[in-house]
Amino acid sequence: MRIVADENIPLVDEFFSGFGQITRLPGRGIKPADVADADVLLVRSVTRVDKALLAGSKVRFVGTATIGTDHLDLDYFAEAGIGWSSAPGCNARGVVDYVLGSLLVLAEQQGADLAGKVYGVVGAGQVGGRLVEVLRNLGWQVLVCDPPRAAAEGGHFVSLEQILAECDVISLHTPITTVGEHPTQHLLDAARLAQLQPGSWLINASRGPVVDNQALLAALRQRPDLQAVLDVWEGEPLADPALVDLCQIATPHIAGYSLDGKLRGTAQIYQALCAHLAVAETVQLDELMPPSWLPELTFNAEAQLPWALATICRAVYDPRRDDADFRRCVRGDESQRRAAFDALRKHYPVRREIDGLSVRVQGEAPALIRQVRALGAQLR
Ligand SMILES: NC(=O)C1=CN([C@@H]2O[C@H](COP(=O)(O)OP(=O)(O)OC[C@H]3O[C@@H](n4cnc5c(N)ncnc54)[C@H](O)[C@@H]3O)[C@@H](O)[C@H]2O)C=CC1
Ligand SMILES: O=C(O)C(=O)[C@H](O)COP(=O)(O)O
Repeated sequence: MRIVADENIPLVDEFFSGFGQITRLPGRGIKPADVADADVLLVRSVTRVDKALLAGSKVRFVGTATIGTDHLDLDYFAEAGIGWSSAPGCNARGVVDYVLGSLLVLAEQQGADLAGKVYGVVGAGQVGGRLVEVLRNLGWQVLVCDPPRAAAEGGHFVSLEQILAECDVISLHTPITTVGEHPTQHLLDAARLAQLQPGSWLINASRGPVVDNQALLAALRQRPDLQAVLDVWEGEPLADPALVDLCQIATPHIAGYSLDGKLRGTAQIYQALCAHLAVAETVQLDELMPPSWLPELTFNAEAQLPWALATICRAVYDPRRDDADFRRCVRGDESQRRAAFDALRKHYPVRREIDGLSVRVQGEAPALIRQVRALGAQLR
């Protein structure tokens, strides 16, 4: 069996060498000739996999080590009888850690009390659902907008209009879609951006085109009270330097880039290929995942809750390093900026998820213990 894999998928040899010969290629450059003799294609989000790439090839299974599937032409796969799998939820916790880290930076910059804000989560699947759980467990007020889930399940969902009217912080976690009953392309367009409350914070770690970037740029120019955190951009790997300048936090699509999430992504497409071929799994992620090296933190019972929250989240992920690296790279001509965006992602420093961090609380401190549990850290 021949396997063509994006060179940025970790542990490809460990998981897939038992199936046959592996060729590793830069994901953005994979061409029809590269996959013509391949049986299996393993990609990340930067490879568009469609008829133009696969027609005439031997590929019978496509795995993407990502949550998002917008780069795959699933209708064509069905038509051509090509099996496929994504990695649902693989890096969801990494995105939640990114949002928490960003909230702390904004709170510090604005002198704001996070506990007093009203949060709006748009899209409550693997990522948004976990974020809602963390925020609610912290005791914070959260409104959730997810029309597909509202239609299927009923329950306590609100409209996007209510989110825009009532929330201080809005975090977007939908897929990017252009068809169907609830398309998300430019879900936040000029009209909706105009409805943001004074002083709102907007976080987008979903896909760039969920927000109309030109409209956001215009809104940020007119309203310095708005604070934007963008991890994803229309036209990636290019990002509009003017928009980057006006964001409080700007990063190159790395919200989900925890080591844990990336390795889980590889494991999930391995498991899917085993199921597709009806063979037993012989490689286990547990044996390959390095133990977490996040520190153990100790608090005494008198620790102030906002300070403890900030200390815990910062020990896991502080977006300011990624923001600073990215800002240095949005200068230069287009080809330099494209290359810099991809280089930051390819050489991304290793980051671990919050459940690898353990916290010791000395003395009676039920509120602090609740907070540690809400964040997902381990309580010792
Ligand atoms: N920045 C990054 O590094 C990462 C970005 N992502 C992006 O985040 C997206 C969400 O990931 P998951 O939560 O795992 O996906 P998911 O499929 O589990 O959840 C998406 C949710 O959005 C809801 N939704 C769909 N259309 C909507 C609309 N018009 N308004 C409100 N809600 C809507 C769906 O009903 C679903 O509950 C992915 O599709 C991917 O594009 C995912 C991982 C990392
Ligand atoms: O999982 C997803 O969906 C993501 O957005 C990934 O974090 C994207 O990572 P790459 O596949 O672009 O490396």
